[in-house]
Amino acid sequence: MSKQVLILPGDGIGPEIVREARRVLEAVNTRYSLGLELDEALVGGAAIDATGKPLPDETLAAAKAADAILLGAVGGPKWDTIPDFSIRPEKGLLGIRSSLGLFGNLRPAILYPQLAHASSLKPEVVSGLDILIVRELTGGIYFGQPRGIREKEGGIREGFNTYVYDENEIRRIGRVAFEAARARNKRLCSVDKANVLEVTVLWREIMNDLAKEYPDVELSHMYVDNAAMQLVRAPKQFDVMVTGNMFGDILSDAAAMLTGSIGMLPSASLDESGKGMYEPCHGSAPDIAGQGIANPLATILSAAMMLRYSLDAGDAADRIEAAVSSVLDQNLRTADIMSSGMTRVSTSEMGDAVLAALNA
Ligand SMILES: NC(=O)c1ccc[n+]([C@@H]2O[C@H](COP(=O)([O-])OP(=O)(O)OC[C@H]3O[C@@H](n4cnc5c(N)ncnc54)[C@H](O)[C@@H]3O)[C@@H](O)[C@H]2O)c1
Ligand SMILES: CC(C)[C@H](C(=O)O)[C@@H](O)C(=O)O
Ligand SMILES: [Mg+2]
Repeated sequence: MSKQVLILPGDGIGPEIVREARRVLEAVNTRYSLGLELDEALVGGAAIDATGKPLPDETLAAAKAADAILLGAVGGPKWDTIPDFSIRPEKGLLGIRSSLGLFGNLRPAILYPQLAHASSLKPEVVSGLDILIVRELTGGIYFGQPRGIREKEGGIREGFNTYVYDENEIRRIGRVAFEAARARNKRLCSVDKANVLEVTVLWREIMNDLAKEYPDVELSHMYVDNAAMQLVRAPKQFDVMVTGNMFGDILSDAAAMLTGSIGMLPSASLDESGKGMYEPCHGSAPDIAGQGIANPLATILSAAMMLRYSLDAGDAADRIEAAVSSVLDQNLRTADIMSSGMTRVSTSEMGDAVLAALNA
């Protein structure tokens, strides 16, 4: 039976990195007879330019109909000054996450041993690093109402957002995290700001409740400011971290750097049934877009996660991950993970090398 994969290249380096991931998907599709049908649609700035909307109706319909989605990245300075804030590339991405109910965001930060020297942290601090950040993706301050910019008395403008989670939203992301911890090293750290924010007082209470159902998982709590510090001080103390939308956004970029580069961190965004969208954690990198130097590995590794979690093709996923490890063994590096003695390659040369390793 065929399976539909919707590819959303997006903006900036998005099309460049997705091109390489698509070639990898096509290769495993043939090798493992996966029956994948790949289709592409517009999202973000590219969609604004073509249709006036960051998430055109056709794209949303195709996303809903697909078995899985692979996204590059959206956004860029070209669209940052559109006065109507609802017409921003990022709204396209947020719209898909929310419309498809993709609340469970898995961001694994794994250090490939070959990259121990590419990390900005000392090799002994990061070697063997393997942590999973579970980020709530469809609630919290990103989506809370009311929000906006309004005028107070005296004509003073104020911006406002609402940080809100109900207990059901907390419980369902908590379950994702406890289950993930159970399948790993059975340690879960819930990150909050319960010393200041009531919404996270409730978050902590629900996590403690859930812990009773998972006696095999050791639950701890940490304030987000400390968590940011601990991630760069001693990241290997963590196994699974669970947190809300905004804290997860910030902590996952910090965790990405532990792996050598933000260009290495893949992600999965899943609904209740395991359907998902897969994307690198990084953005559209306008500073390097069009130069052919972006690292495509986070996107290629996101495609592997897609095969494993949504397309029942774990063997193909394993093969892609092994191919990535093999190109690193061959000392091939894009600029972001370059270090002395290595061979610098372009985006497409990195794609070529992964394909060659896949077929070897
Ligand atoms: N999921 C997404 O689509 C997503 C995520 C984050 C940011 N954004 C958007 O991207 C735009 C730029 O945001 P930003 O600059 O804050 O973050 P960014 O992640 O795009 O870039 C941060 C830095 O990391 C580098 N970088 C990122 N990905 C890389 C890769 N694959 N290879 C090599 N280097 C890479 C960039 O060159 C830049 O120096 C904004 O419009 C933002 O809203 C989109
Ligand atoms: C582009 C933006 C909306 C997005 C987010 O904040 O979730 C990005 O930073 C991410 O990490 O996926
Ligand atoms: Mg982010």
